[in-house]
Amino acid sequence: MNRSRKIQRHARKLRRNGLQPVVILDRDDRLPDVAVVLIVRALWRYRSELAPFYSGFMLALGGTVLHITHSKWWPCLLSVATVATWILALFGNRLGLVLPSERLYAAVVVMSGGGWLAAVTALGIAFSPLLWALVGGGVLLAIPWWLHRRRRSKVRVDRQIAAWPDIAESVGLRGSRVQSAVVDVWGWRARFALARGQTIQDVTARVPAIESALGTFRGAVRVFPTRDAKANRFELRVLDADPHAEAIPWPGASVASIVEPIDLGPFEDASSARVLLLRRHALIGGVAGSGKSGGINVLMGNLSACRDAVIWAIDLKRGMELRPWASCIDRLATTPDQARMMLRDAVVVLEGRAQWLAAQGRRVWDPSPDYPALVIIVDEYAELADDAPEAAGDTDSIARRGRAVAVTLIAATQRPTQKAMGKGAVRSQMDVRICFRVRERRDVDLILGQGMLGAGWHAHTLDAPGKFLLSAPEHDTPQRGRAYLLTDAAVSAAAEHHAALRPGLDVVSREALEEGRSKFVDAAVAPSPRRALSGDEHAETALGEALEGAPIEGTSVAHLLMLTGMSRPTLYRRLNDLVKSGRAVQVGRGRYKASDHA
Ligand SMILES: Nc1ncnc2c1ncn2[C@@H]1O[C@H](COP(=O)(O)OP(=O)(O)OP(=O)(O)O)[C@@H](O)[C@H]1O
Repeated sequence: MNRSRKIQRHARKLRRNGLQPVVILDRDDRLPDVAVVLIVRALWRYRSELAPFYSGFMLALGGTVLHITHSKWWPCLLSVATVATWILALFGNRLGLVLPSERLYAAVVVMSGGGWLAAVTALGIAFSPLLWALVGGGVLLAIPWWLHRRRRSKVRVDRQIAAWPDIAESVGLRGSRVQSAVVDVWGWRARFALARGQTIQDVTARVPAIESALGTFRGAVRVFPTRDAKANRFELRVLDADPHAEAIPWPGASVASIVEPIDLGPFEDASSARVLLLRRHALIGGVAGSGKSGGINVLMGNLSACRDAVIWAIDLKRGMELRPWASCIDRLATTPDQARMMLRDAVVVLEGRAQWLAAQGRRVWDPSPDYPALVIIVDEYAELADDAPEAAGDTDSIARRGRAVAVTLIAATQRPTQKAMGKGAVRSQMDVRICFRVRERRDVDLILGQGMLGAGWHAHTLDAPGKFLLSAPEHDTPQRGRAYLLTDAAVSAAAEHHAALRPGLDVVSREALEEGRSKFVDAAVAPSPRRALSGDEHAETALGEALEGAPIEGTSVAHLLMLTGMSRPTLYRRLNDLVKSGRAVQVGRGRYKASDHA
């Protein structure tokens, strides 16, 4: 009983190593002969390397048998070999022979093997020099096989995967198993099934142990959920070499319109990290020197190529980062005052657009060269919050209400703490998060959102400037990307090239700004009713005054909102009441003034 259990255990171990157990029992039913097991094990383990010898042996055996039994078959064998050669040469890519050299090699091997088999079938193996031809030709043809990089990688992967049960046991993932594996340009990836109760978080926590067990370099293993999002599956990616080891030059703009997703740089699997910015706000975070400004350059290179996006930018580092793009930027603020005014104007634009849309019976602003989106880029957002804290209300408004009217806010900062982001909801409104390297693990959650560190978004392990993690509605797995690098020369060339494409603000936004400015001048002469207001009564008075002072074509709802500080529903309700009671009239869509007898 004890002995049979031992044998079973031994057989299990062999299977775990990808071997079929060969059990040789002597008359006394003793344990398997170790030498034979070792030889069989080696012949199986090195089957890929030994494949040329196995093939040569099979050819010799087959040829000898055929010569004795069917020596007249040789023309048939030759025809089959010729047809097979042509099929491999012409359609080999469908069989996984991707490179022409691989197809050529397969065709030569099949033709040589088939030709030799036909000759031996007709003449017999003793006919000179057939045996020498097999040995010489076999060795010659075996050399490319032994040297083939993809074959060697595949063998290595097969061995690692065969050893997975042992690895799983030693890293604490006992019961997990490999479902499929592929070798790719950078290494290999495999899909795994987890044992009952294990989660992807368990795997993520064991990444260093897996790296050690697989014998890879540190940082070579990545863990992702599978595409079907099953909780008991995961994908393991093992890199032989870091695909992001070198800086990747910017290939030029990937978009011509803001409605297209912008390519920030390649992920590790060589797919593009494309992200849409229309009707979204973006937060870019990372320590000093992690590549935030480089990331902004990639965005600028693309946004400046969009004929349907106007760019406003705030760079309180005296324009150091963004000034090279000045020819493509519609408005650049480099002082706190300019930034304050710009953000206030952005809110005016936003409200003007909202009102215009309402008047048109439309819900969203569809960008076009005549009616472009407005993108506001703020480099070092923390400085804005420090130097122009009064602008917080405006950034908040833009973040909350900018989407429908295509006003986008892109903020870059080292650590987006509540203090750095100003009070309000700006951070929580950021739909796209680009996280470069952070120093402290907890900063991952700060930039990417609560719980992201635990979910495997390890931005603290990014090890070179420009490497980033991208979180967006269409990017929900922690894939590492590397932003393209724009040299100074590339920035100048792109800025010069794109300057001619830049659209101006649309007529709706321009009118809203003009109107807003005249109100602002009025408000500067008389004390601002909005600032003086505190309660409902004051808001009511401000509304009355605003309607009284309205021009013939009426005052827009956007400005009434600004002047009264009322919420939109309250303002509409009050305007309705005033119109019904004859104290105000609606002059046009969304425009009101006091009635003449009021
Ligand atoms: N995508 C990239 N690929 C390769 N190198 C990069 C990349 N982005 C940035 N770098 C290198 O890293 C350096 C610092 O980058 P960058 O100025 O963008 O960092 P930062 O996060 O904006 O820093 P700071 O907060 O101090 O402005 C650059 O001078 C550049 O050499």
